[in-house]
Amino acid sequence: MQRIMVVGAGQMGSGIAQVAAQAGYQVYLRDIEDRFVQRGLGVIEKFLSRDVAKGRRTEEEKAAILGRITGTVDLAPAAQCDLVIEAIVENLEAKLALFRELDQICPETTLFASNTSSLPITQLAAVTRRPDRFIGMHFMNPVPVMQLVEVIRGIATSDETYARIRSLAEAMGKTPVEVNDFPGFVSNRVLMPMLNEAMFCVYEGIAGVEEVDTVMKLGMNHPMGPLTLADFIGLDTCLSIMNVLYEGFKDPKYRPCPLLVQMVQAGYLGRKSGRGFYIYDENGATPMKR
Ligand SMILES: CC(=O)CC(=O)SCCNC(=O)CCNC(=O)[C@H](O)C(C)(C)COP(=O)(O)OP(=O)(O)OC[C@H]1O[C@@H](n2cnc3c(N)ncnc32)[C@H](O)[C@@H]1OP(=O)(O)O
Ligand SMILES: NC(=O)C1=CN([C@@H]2O[C@H](COP(=O)(O)OP(=O)(O)OC[C@H]3O[C@@H](n4cnc5c(N)ncnc54)[C@H](O)[C@@H]3O)[C@@H](O)[C@H]2O)C=CC1
Repeated sequence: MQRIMVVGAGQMGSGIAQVAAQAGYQVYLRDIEDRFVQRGLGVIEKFLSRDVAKGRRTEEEKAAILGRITGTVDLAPAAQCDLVIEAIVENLEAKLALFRELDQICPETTLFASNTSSLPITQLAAVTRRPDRFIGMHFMNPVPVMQLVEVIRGIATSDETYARIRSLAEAMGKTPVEVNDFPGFVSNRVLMPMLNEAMFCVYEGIAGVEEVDTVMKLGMNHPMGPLTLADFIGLDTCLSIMNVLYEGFKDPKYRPCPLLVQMVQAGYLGRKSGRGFYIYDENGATPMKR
């Protein structure tokens, strides 16, 4: 494997492009508008500069990594890639449309991976002519820091595809864990109901935002409180995942908290929109009042 296209230059796509380039691969980073591509490249530049400032990398290494990443709004270079990793918004229709288009552009040998947090890998694979060469490659946020890649096998994923993606994750310095394709996989089946429950604590007036976070940080040694983490993940992504769990299992225990639904309707998407359970501005993070 030599060339990888990452589609979606948001918080996950930019991180995936960075770790792929750090591992020596040539990377295309594609988004729908150039300003999103530039934003993604800017984030990579910032974190590599931090590595240089901390003495973990040289300026030359940073330049070489950046030199391996080509930003683009064009999907056509996917035809020259051995693997396409999709990291666009968590929306089934958008992902299906993208994979249909990629399937037309890419030779049959190209592997497809989705970084989806919860959508069925089997269903995404089924709109392509290569369900055996289709897999879930679920990185954790922030990608350059977190050790795990959850590797999700769809019903038709071949052993060879799995072996190649497992090796790639290891080459990127990550630890792959194999799971099967059921709603939320393992990571979000376990994590997201906890975040949703923290939201219910605020919604029902049991405690304030900061208090809920402090309980989990100091009481359970979590690095971030659940509401800080939900803001970090993106509330739109959290809601999409809860809906996939709710609809996938038809079990009311996965109902999304009405406060989460309302906040997403208001455009309060967390850190990326400047407001979620906290307001992010020059004063830092101020908890929302309820
Ligand atoms: C929703 C899904 O489908 C799946 C998911 O991803 S769920 C989310 C999974 N992620 C988590 O649970 C993250 C929980 N939080 C944490 O582990 C930590 O708070 C954290 C690693 C994000 C930050 O750590 P911290 O100690 O609080 O802050 P900070 O000191 O600023 O950062 C620690 C290091 O991470 C680095 N870092 C933070 N954010 C980064 C980013 N976006 N990209 C690259 N590096 C980053 C910092 O540069 C810093 O490194 P150095 O100090 O060595 O330079
Ligand atoms: N945020 C998180 O903590 C995690 C998210 N994920 C998953 O990763 C994916 C991306 O999430 P984020 O990076 O957080 O979202 P984001 O909102 O930061 O970025 C999404 C990007 O995709 C772009 N995009 C939308 N349609 C596109 C298309 N057709 N072609 C190219 N680009 C397109 C958008 O312009 C945007 O830049 C989602 O599937 C999400 O569920 C997975 C693990 C963790």
